[in-house]
Amino acid sequence: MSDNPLLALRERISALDLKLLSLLAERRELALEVARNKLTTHRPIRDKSRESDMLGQLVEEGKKRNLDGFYVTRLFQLIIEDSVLTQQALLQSNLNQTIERSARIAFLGPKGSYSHLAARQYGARYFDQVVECGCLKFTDIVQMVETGQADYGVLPIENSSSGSINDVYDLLQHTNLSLVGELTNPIDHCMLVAGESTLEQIEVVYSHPQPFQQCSQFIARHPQWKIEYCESTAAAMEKVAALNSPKAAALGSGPGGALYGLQVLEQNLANQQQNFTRFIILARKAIEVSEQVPAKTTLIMATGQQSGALVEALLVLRDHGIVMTRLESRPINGNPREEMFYIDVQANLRDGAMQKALTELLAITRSLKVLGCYPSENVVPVDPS
Ligand SMILES: O=C(O)C(=O)C[C@]1(C(=O)O)C=C[C@@H](O)C=C1
Repeated sequence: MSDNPLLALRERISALDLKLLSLLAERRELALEVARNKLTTHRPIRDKSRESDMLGQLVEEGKKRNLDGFYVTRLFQLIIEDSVLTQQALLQSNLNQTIERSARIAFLGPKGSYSHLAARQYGARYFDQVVECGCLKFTDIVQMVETGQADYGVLPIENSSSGSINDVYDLLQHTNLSLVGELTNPIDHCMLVAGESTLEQIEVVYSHPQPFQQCSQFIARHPQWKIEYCESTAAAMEKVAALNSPKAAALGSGPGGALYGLQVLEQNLANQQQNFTRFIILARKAIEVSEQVPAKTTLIMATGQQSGALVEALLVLRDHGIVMTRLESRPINGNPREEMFYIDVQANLRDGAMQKALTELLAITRSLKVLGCYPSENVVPVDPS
């Protein structure tokens, strides 16, 4: 134990953190045992009343230890989310006989891009080993999966502040790949520097145009900075790491910056505090979703030009009690007078109601394609009882 009081305390904190890690790993193993039990009992993964009761007890126990309720709730909601997603992955691997322990995953941008982090996160949930295939363009990602050079493709499809990514929607119109997953990640733009620095020392900031747009209010407060655009946030991080100067910073993700040895100088810089990007996962083979797992299905349809055609189609979903979570329209290449509609619904493709709705939609639409049915990765947290 160090003679320096601060170092001695830090050693005790580090030792305690290792114990916490061991407990979290043990809890995850128990979650897997619960999932294996649910394979035989067919109980749904989530038991929200159990979560609510558990959180309530933990908040009370936390108060006895001077831990505030909000902190305890937030911490255990994150732990439970991991438990639910870990269980979902086991049930899905069992149902779809996913025995491969490694996968090649294609994504946009070099290491450290938000897509790279999403690909790593998805891969870690389903596979022991991931071969990372960084691509320059969305079309490269789709092509790598279609030609068998990659097993999965990760594509950003919408951002909460900058909206839908139309190029990806348009790609979905023409590919035979299936949608097999989704991932929604908070996008926390940070100022990243190569070593010790302060905002006052910064003279030039590097990033992709999107982060500058999403952090325009923060940037406007420092008009003296020189703004340098790069092809990706990862390229910006690479540049700042190479410069290794307290005068240079990159605007990007903290975890991405760490891959280049960069430190966070300021974080949470986006104009909108809740800044999320949703990614979709594409594969050559469609998957089935266990009835114990919340499912989403994505459809693409062209309704024809008769008035009210879209309304008729949406009423079919309503009449079968199917909840639509997203509706996006895109022009059809070469046919400016008509549109393609992308619809996300909270339904399992195998549900009877979904099958009936599809039969009726086929009769009233000009074209209809099921892009895929996949587990909903959006684990909505419950509050303490
Ligand atoms: O107890 C269960 O049924 C679990 O699946 C475990 C657990 C947890 O991690 O505590 C996870 C999900 C459920 O909604 C409830 C609790």
